Amino acid sequence: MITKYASRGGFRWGWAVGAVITIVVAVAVTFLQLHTHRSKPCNCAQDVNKYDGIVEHCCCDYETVDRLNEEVLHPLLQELVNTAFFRYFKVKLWCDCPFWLDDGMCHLRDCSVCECPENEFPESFKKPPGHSLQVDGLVCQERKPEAVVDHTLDAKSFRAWKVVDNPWTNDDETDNEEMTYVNLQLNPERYTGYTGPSARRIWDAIYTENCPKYPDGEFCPEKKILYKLMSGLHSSISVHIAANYLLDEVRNLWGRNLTLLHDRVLRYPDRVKNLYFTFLFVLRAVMKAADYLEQAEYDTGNPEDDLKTKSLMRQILYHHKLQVACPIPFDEAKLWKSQSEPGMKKQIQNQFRNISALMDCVGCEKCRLWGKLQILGLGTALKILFSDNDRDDLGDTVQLQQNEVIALINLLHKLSESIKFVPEMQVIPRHIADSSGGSGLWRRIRALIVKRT
Ligand SMILES: Cc1cc2nc3c(=O)[nH]c(=O)nc-3n(C[C@H](O)[C@H](O)[C@H](O)COP(=O)(O)OP(=O)(O)OC[C@H]3O[C@@H](n4cnc5c(N)ncnc54)[C@H](O)[C@@H]3O)c2cc1C
Repeated sequence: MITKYASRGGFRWGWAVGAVITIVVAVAVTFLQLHTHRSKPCNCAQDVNKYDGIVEHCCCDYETVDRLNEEVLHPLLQELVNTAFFRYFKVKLWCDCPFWLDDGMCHLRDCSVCECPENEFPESFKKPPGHSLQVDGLVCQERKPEAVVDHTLDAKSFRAWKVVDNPWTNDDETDNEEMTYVNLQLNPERYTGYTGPSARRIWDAIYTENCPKYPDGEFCPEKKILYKLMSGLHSSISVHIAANYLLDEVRNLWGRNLTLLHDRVLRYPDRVKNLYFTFLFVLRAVMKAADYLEQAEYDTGNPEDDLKTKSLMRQILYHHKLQVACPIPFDEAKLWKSQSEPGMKKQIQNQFRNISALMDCVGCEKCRLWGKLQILGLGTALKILFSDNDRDDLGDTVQLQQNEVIALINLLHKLSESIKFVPEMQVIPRHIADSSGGSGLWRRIRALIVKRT
């Protein structure tokens, strides 16, 4: 007995000493890292707390948005985009830029898209036998067997969905032979190495030619909307690049790049505000289309998964907390009251169509995929909110296609993810997250906060 207790006590004592030594070493290493790393001082604390009050042109405040996103929207959207219905996006990935010759600048294999093998996406998404448009020999550049391109298109699955074109976007969204299905889960939005003049040219064309930033004195909110939406989307893309960045190409080490996050987004309060604006704008579109989205057919041939899709959709659309705290995230009924309305709406629509066409000039396949999806999502939100209808009743005025709904929900999820990432990423001191070297112990500590993919 005595020996037993003595040995237990010895074990506890040894364990405690070990734990203390580990903690002391970890603190010492952290201290050294903090004081030897030569990155810019972190302004994260100020960055987080800068935003309060109502989001400009919207009807909810920043704090409420953060809370609702954290507690309600992000967890539900995360599950929803994983369902079979929302996982597969139909897209034309060919790069046939109508404005200039493609000067693709993407060098990383992470730039290329893994498309779906035939047996992977839902049967009901496919055309009946004999109508298959499968193209042989198209293999994903990553050479994974499951990455063979499947160009099969579906007629049956769209039976409950109207085939109508979206006046806000350039691509012909009706079925055609150039479309291919992509599994979005295999192609996360993240750093691809797409940079330099090619990428810059697209953003320049968007901001200078298609949605100029109006001076602060500009009174007309309609004119500002396009710029705010594009800037918010741009912020979200940058946040995703920073959240999932290739820190070390040789070791294929992925993690967070807080310097990039700070330099491209947090340093500019307007860009963060525009991210919140875009999120609320898209959320309002989803809520306005609630009846339509609730009754839509989510048919992938897997009844269990389809029921889950319907249930998650309903939870998002009618969530009690959302209805109480932020029932009308953005009030589109206040817009388009002035005399010049018809002309202005047409002009903005043309500008957005140009932006949509610019997506064919994006010289990196994966960026093009997410660019097209998110622009179609925004175009769908614009179509829902700016069609001629009552504030609360969409009636029969708006018909959505399956692909538009997939794009709309995936866009909302991406924006929700960005809003969640921003404060989350700032909890980790920037010089820790950015660092890719260090001692063995340090690497083990960092492995807890940096994920490897
Ligand atoms: C449609 C599209 C999708 C892309 N997707 C990806 C991707 O998935 N992964 C990837 O690694 N790269 C992607 N890129 C490239 C990426 O967006 C950047 O262009 C690239 O990383 C180079 O960044 P940069 O520092 O030159 O600044 P950029 O982000 O290219 O910005 C260019 C200029 O736009 C202005 N600007 C920047 N942010 C904002 C904002 N939020 N609001 C208003 N103005 C702003 C600034 O003046 C800035 O100098 C994409 C590009 C495009 C056009």
